[in-house]
Amino acid sequence: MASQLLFVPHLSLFPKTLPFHASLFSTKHPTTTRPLHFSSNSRIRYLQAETETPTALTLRQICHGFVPEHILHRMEEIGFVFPTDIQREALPTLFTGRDCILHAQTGSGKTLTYLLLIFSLINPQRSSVQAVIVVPTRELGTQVTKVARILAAKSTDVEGKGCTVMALLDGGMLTRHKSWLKAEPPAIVVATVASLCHMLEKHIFRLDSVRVLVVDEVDFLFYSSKQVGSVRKLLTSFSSCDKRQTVFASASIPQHNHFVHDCIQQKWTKRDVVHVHVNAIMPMPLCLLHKFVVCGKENKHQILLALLESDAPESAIIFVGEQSEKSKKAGNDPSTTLLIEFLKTSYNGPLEILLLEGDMNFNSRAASLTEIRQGGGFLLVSTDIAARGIDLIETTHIFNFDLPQTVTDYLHRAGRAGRKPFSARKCIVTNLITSEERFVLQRFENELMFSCEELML
Ligand SMILES: Nc1ncnc2c1ncn2[C@@H]1O[C@H](COP(=O)(O)OP(=O)(O)OP(=O)(O)O)[C@@H](O)[C@H]1O
Repeated sequence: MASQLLFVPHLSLFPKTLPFHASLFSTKHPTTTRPLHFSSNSRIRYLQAETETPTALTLRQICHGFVPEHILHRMEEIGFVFPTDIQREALPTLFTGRDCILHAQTGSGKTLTYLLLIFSLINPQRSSVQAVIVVPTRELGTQVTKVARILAAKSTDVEGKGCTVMALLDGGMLTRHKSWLKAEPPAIVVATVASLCHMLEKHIFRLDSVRVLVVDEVDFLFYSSKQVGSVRKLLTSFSSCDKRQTVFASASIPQHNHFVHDCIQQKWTKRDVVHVHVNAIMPMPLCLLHKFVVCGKENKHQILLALLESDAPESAIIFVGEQSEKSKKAGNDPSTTLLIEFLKTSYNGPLEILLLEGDMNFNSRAASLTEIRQGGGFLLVSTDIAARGIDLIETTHIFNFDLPQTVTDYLHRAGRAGRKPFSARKCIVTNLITSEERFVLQRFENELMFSCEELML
């Protein structure tokens, strides 16, 4: 498949009077029907060197004429003024109606990118579901719903019906949602796969009215979840809808050329789908520093404690491997429980110790994240359930108490720290490994192009 690399020239080469959405960042290619791969590695410059005055396009300028004023106003109130790389590169293309694969580092602002597209398309006066966002976990769904609702919140001086957002998530109250969907359909639905498919199968709502379908963490849903069959079915149903736009997002899309090819073959996207690939050469955010400590299984807990004392994180996530079926059958306690018990008795620092794992019931999972979001520093012990999409901006440290299974898992776990797009602050990822695991970590370093420093305690 042909792949095209777009060179984005220096801003000062172009007249400042150019209408913003028709500027050089516009990725309109009306004559091509081939997929495009736009790839960049921070080559675009924000400032015009010639005059030393800032000429960066603001988010408002990029979205002008597409996104309603009250949304832009809210966006600025929240503090989103300048675009991140993915927002600057993808939004002009998305506003042309083309399907897109948003492929950019963790914490790079993909959520706001697709939400701005959605707000540009929906009509709150229309009583139908017009946008669907599919997410892999309840936690990520709750987070995306919250951002969408914050942006959609209208001040009293804005006339007309507001835009409603429904979270249709596993563990939710589906009966209540059924009545709501029928009586007063929300404009935007954020859903986990099973809940969404249930509603579609029961004909509670239909895809016909949906203008845009977003699949977040698409590679996880395709390659690591049990729901791939349902996702494929959903995409195939959506492919027969008129005026549809499909967006996929993730920080990792393994074999992306193959994925794009599949999307076209299966008609999940239109033929001219655009693969917007930001930081293609450097998938790992540069604000992350990586370290490792070699330790034995018997002193791992103590080493972690020593690291917590010496590093004094503001907030941290400690990732622990899932318990194996064999260990469950043998009646052993999971590593998460053992670690939580150890920390509760040995850690004397100021951070609150919390647990998040898939085996917990939905209420306890929600309670853990609510406590975190209420402020104060936290030490979150978690399995990979917290590795995808979760945006806890206070996190300064990640500890891989157990190494992740795959390089992709490493990327996403590490990316739970360093989530302030324009901050110069460095965050730290520390791996506690046995000497035999050193080669696995080395492989992650090679594939993700980062280097890990050894810590001697
Ligand atoms: N333009 C912006 N200016 C400032 N902050 C932003 C901007 N866009 C997004 N953010 C913030 O950046 C953080 C990361 O954004 P987001 O959660 O969308 O990342 P992501 O690309 O989806 O990451 P992941 O791949 O890990 O899910 C969020 O806290 C968000 O509020």
